[in-house]
Amino acid sequence: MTIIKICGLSTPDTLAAALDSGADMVGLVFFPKSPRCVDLDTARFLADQARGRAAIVALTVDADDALIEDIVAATRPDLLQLHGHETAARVAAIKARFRRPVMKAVGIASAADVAAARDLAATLLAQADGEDRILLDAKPPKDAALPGGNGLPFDRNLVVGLDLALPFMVSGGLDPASVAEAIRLVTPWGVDVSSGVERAPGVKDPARIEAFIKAARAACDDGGDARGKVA
Ligand SMILES: O=C(O)c1ccccc1NCC(=O)[C@H](O)[C@H](O)COP(=O)(O)O
Repeated sequence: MTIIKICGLSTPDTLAAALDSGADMVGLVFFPKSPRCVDLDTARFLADQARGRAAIVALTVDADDALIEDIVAATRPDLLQLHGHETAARVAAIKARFRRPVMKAVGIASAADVAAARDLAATLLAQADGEDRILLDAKPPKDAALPGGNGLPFDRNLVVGLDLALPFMVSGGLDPASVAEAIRLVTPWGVDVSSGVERAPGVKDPARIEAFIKAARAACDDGGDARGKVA
């Protein structure tokens, strides 16, 4: 089964759409410049709504320990998504302090970036027991306000047949029309979407969330996730 993550949820009704449609993971964004950013009270409420139905993912960008501490206390996340320039050492420090698995985002635009993802996966595997994840995303355009969530794809051919030491998700510009092809081509452990299920930046669309999850599940049923990675 391919794991499906809907990222950047910020309201109870759109979160309900993701949960009712069968999302495996739901992402809360804690980056002030993002139109999807949630404050701690909203995040606590949404996390309570999601708990037990989907894994809760807290997304930060080069956050300091104080902010992560507040986020962890409010949401008790299952996974910390690190979407900035966190080094392997910083990732290790976050894991040691907060005792949660992480998913580290890696921007992909070249074979060298894929090699960097491979190295990072091996390093994370050596540090822990294989609980961590890698997220392969598009690199943001120069001068972009956001390091992710820009709705831009990367060349999936760079990662066809990729085998990392850790399970990885593919993201970047996915939508209900493109997710099946990405699953068939790359057979990732999971797929992640934000912009592609929105009607405007930061405004999730319940119908598009449902369509995305249906399309991804249909691709799995067609054998698109033939690698059968662990959930
Ligand atoms: O979504 C944001 O606003 C955001 C802000 C800062 C860092 C990352 C952010 N989003 C990451 C994601 O939503 C996904 O993990 C991924 O980048 C896919 O985004 P999209 O291309 O919009 O589907």
